[in-house]
Amino acid sequence: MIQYKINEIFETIQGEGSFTGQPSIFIRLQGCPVGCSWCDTKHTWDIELSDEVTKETLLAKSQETSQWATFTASDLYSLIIERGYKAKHIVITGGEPCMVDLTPLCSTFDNKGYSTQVETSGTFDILVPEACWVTVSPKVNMRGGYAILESAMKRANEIKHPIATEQHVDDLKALLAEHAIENTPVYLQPISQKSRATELAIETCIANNWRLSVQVHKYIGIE
Ligand SMILES: C[S@@+](CC[C@H](N)C(=O)[O-])C[C@H]1O[C@@H](n2cnc3c(N)ncnc32)[C@H](O)[C@@H]1O
Ligand SMILES: Nc1nc2[nH]cc(C(=O)O)c2c(=O)[nH]1
Ligand code: SF4
Ligand SMILES: [Mg+2]
Repeated sequence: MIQYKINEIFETIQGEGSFTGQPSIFIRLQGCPVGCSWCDTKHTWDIELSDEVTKETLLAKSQETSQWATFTASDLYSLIIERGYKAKHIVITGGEPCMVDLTPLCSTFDNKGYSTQVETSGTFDILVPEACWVTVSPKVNMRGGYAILESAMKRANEIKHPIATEQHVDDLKALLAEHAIENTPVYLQPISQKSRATELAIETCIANNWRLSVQVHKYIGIE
């Protein structure tokens, strides 16, 4: 049975991409080697053995930390029931969740009538059931040296690209052309709510008939 390394579990409103506005249960996995300089979850990058805590300690934490604890898929389902969460949509994020096989995790929730979504950089094989909604946020030239996989670009149900500069837009256009992506919905997400990034995203969305994703949760001050 896979022991997933979990950083946090919380219920909120999905603030990004096609499911924006959907009440969702977020399962955040620990660990990511990709190294995006502007990453808003840097506390999830390292898996330090000294940061492993008990399930109880993890569930009691009230701030962002690099602490993690292991849970099986059925532990996570039991927790969600115990906490009385009402959302029926599960978002698996991180960190980079696709460093591990997410099939048992998604299947556990599929079998209980939940929908599932994974947020991934597309730099690892995406091991999820067919029904899982896959959001690929392709990463180009990040510090960790990982590259986007062809299989990830093809599997994506949506492509959500963080941008702040024209270069980021050019990188995305090159990726879409290289992988012959034509019908997948494309979202531009301004990096860190910067006003120039937001203006650029708006004008680029209009020019290309792409969609805008503005990380709604940050504007309304929720998790
Ligand atoms: C924190 S990542 C975790 C999942 C996975 N590692 C990935 O990159 O898709 C979740 C989403 O937030 C985006 N993101 C991270 N930091 C951001 C920032 N400062 N501004 C806008 N989007 C950001 C990522 O590109 C990704 O779409
Ligand atoms: N509300 C909310 N929506 C989100 N969508 C993607 C998130 C992520 O960190 O992956 C995220 C998050 O952290 N909070
Ligand atoms: S791939 Fe995702 S979690 Fe990893 S550094 Fe980039 S944005 Fe952060
Ligand atoms: Mg986030």
